[in-house]
Amino acid sequence: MEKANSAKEAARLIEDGMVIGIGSGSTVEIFLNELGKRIKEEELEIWGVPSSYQSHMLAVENGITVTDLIQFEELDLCVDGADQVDENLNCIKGKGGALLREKIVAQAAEEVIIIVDSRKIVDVLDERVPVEVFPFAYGNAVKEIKKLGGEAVLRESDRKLGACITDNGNFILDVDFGRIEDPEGLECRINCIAGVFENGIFPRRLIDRVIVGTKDGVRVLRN
Ligand SMILES: O=C[C@H](O)[C@H](O)[C@H](O)COP(=O)(O)O
Repeated sequence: MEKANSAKEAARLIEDGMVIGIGSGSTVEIFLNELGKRIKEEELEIWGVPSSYQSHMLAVENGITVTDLIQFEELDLCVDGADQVDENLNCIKGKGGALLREKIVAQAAEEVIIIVDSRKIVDVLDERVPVEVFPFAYGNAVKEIKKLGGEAVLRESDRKLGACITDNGNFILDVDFGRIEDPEGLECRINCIAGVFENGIFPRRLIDRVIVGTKDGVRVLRN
């Protein structure tokens, strides 16, 4: 499986004593399980700041000492998945609703590594952009996003009635902007809307390396 190849490669890069930012999603789950095997076999001591309850629980199960950005203001490395990546290393993230804390741990890290399979690489980003919004700001945020050329849809939960609520107690809007020619500019414009906490555009300035899983191994894109 392609994503397993990228996740395993990232797990090989972790060194004893590192403090890492831990992204979220199914590729990160494979990464954590692989890292867990190394922690056990090589008796490594790894500290991690998880970006969701999902990765928090997986980190604990795999022997990572969970910590936070109060204890450490800088992280050695951050490993995370993505929903789409262009050839310049701009990414869209947040299908799992974890984008707010993911962007915080990415910014806190000295190096950010994204792990994906080859189907996620595109010429120009065009995936819907998740936007985490304070519920009180919902209607105004939809209107302001329209002014930026986006059609916003409230993400609904498939397990309960109504809105999908993030780990931080907020709504997620999934926004169709069509082709995104200026990811960095759009990222900033969305974040200027009152009540928006963060959005899923992770521009190239945040990303150092993308490990793309292929059928036979990996291909590495560097910034
Ligand atoms: O909120 C979710 C995250 O941004 C994930 O990292 C992203 O959706 C990729 O997830 P997966 O590895 O499951 O495709």
